[in-house]
Amino acid sequence: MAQYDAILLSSFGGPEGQDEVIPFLRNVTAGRGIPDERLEEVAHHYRHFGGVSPINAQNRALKAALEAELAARGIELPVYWGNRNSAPFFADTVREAHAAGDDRLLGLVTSAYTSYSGVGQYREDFEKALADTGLGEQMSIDRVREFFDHPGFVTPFVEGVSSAVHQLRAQGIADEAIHVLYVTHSIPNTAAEASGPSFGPGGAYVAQHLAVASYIHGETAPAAAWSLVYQSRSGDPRTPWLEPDINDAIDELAVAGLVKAVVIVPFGFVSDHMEVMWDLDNEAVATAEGHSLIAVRVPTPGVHPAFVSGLVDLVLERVNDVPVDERPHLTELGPWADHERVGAADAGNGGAA
Ligand SMILES: CC1=C(CCC(=O)O)c2cc3nc(cc4[nH]c(cc5[nH]c(cc1n2)c(C)c5CCC(=O)O)c(CCC(=O)O)c4C)C(CCC(=O)O)=C3C
Ligand SMILES: [Fe+2]
Repeated sequence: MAQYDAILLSSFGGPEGQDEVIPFLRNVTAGRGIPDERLEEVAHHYRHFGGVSPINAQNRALKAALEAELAARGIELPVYWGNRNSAPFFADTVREAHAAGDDRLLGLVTSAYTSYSGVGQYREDFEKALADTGLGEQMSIDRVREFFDHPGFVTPFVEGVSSAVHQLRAQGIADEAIHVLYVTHSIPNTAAEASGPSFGPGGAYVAQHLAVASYIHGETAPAAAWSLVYQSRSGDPRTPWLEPDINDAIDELAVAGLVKAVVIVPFGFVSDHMEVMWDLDNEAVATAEGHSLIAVRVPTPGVHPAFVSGLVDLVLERVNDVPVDERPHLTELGPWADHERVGAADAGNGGAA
């Protein structure tokens, strides 16, 4: 049995008022040379919604749902919540956990796939939080594996694509006239490759997305065409990022003239945050409607019961040291491996055994 004192729900963060937008964006882009025009453009997305991203409210709801699920299963692990780019920052959360006597943390990160943003950067966040608080000797932070192909994450998308396709069929649209766009966050090509070079040019990041999209599609609408497309690129326009952009893909489908409807599946994300609300519900849907295509956007997992209970299963597989070959996974890429511990080497795993 691995010994944990608490769960550390770990997320990206977002602003919750107009005065928090620029500090948030500065944190997000620190040192990475996002052009000012892009920052202004992104600030505008937040400003349009009163400076409020829904992501923190979604994480509060997820924390409450996890607490309820843990209580229902009789598991006594408190849930702390920390962010990378907005309060509550990891250092404050770690201090709070330590003050309560909870030193051995199991990180539950709201990123499903392997990338620097979703993995390496959280590791750095945890290292920095322990260094900044001086608690690295006493505290340790493990991390639950990437859950891109865990049933808890995939099931809500299978339901969502199924119901979108049923809705379109009910409107008299044949599957052959539907194109399903599986959309995720674009990242630089070099970052994709670095996510797992043995997986080819797109690295583990693209391989994981292709495997999950193909699984969801096989379960829902095999007679419809599908593709993997990208959203929310930023950075220097001369730097190659993963393509095609969802809007370009919709333009091409419209030119080809074979489809009447697109189903937009934001399967790169766990909740309907700003990247979904703006880049998909606003821009991509407008692109589709500009071509007189019907667009249906599928929900992200949010607090879907399958997702919440899947996250608790992922915690329990670490608590109970479930052997790798018994861990649930829906694609042949999984189950993804666990990551190295951050912090005190002798805490947690085995330490108390
Ligand atoms: C892979 C990935 C995920 C998924 C995994 C994960 O969840 O981590 C993700 C999530 C998110 N990205 C988000 C927001 C932003 N991402 C940006 C910029 C960037 N993202 C990148 C990658 C990813 N991002 C990259 C390579 C950049 C370029 C600059 C950099 O190297 O950082 C920028 C800067 C401006 C711009 O868009 O150019 C913003 C504002 C929000 C919050 C939304 C809200 O507020 O509701 C969330 C959940
Ligand atoms: Fe991002």
